[in-house]
Amino acid sequence: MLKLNVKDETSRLRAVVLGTAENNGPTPTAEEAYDPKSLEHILAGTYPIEPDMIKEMDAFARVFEKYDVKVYRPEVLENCNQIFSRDIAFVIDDVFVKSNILPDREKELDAIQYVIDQVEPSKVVKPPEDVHIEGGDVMLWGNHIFVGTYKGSDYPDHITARTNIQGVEFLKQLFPDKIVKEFDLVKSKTEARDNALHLDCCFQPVGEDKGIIYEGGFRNPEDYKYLVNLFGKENLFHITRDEMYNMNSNVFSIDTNVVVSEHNFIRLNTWLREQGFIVEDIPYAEIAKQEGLLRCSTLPLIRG
Ligand SMILES: NC(=O)NCCC[C@H](N)C(=O)O
Repeated sequence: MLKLNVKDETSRLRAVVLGTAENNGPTPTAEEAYDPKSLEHILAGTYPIEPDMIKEMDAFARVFEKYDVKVYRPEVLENCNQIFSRDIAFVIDDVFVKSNILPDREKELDAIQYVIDQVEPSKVVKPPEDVHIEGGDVMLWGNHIFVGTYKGSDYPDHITARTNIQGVEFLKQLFPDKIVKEFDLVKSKTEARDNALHLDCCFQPVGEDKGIIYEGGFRNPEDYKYLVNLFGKENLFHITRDEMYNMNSNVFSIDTNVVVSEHNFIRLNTWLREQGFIVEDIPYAEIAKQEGLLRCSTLPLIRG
């Protein structure tokens, strides 16, 4: 049996699901794209190719090996993009929540059933159908659960809006002792620079009291201020619109002092090192073209 334990974003990682780029399928058509950055690269003829993405994920796997983290990989489905394990499920404390993900991505969950089978069945939860929720929108911090959502009345028109208010309510009911704080995110189907696809595309805690944030990712200035009050402005590394587009907030913590980052994130990596972090920088710029990065590629099972 797998004894799940995830209480935050940064405690020492012991076990994780890491996605796979094997058998990713051909370049999608423009109609098949479900985020604006993939669409941009499909139209420009620069969509990433499988061997390049496999190399990047291998580099990530080697970092986990170095830190002796137990890694589970999804079973490889034919012609299926299985890179972004983060979104298909998430763990809070010892509860495994299966996401109600975009229908285009539903089958990705079947490929980790062998992992779910190792979890005590009473600890596996599937939200009701009207609840939309994806792991990239869910983050743990102290007694908080931070949840990215979209409150616009045009929610159904946005394929990039993945967690609805019912998703926020669902977490409040499931974890009544936690402070569930939702964040209304900016969404665009056509401009990746104005699209915070998930909360982890514009914000993420690092270490014990720090975070990376893009102010423009929040529709409501009060939501941004909430995080500034909680963390203190001096503890937040503010990224620009282009840095958010390049996914700078989507690094991944292996420990409170170890962050896996992209090797082109010069300004961020310098700041992290100045704060005393060990930065494991790896190439991940091809996968970044699909509007996801390192946090998006992982599903932590055990920390601490
Ligand atoms: N947590 C994340 O931000 N995941 C990235 C998912 C990217 C993928 N192209 C998607 O649109 O679902």
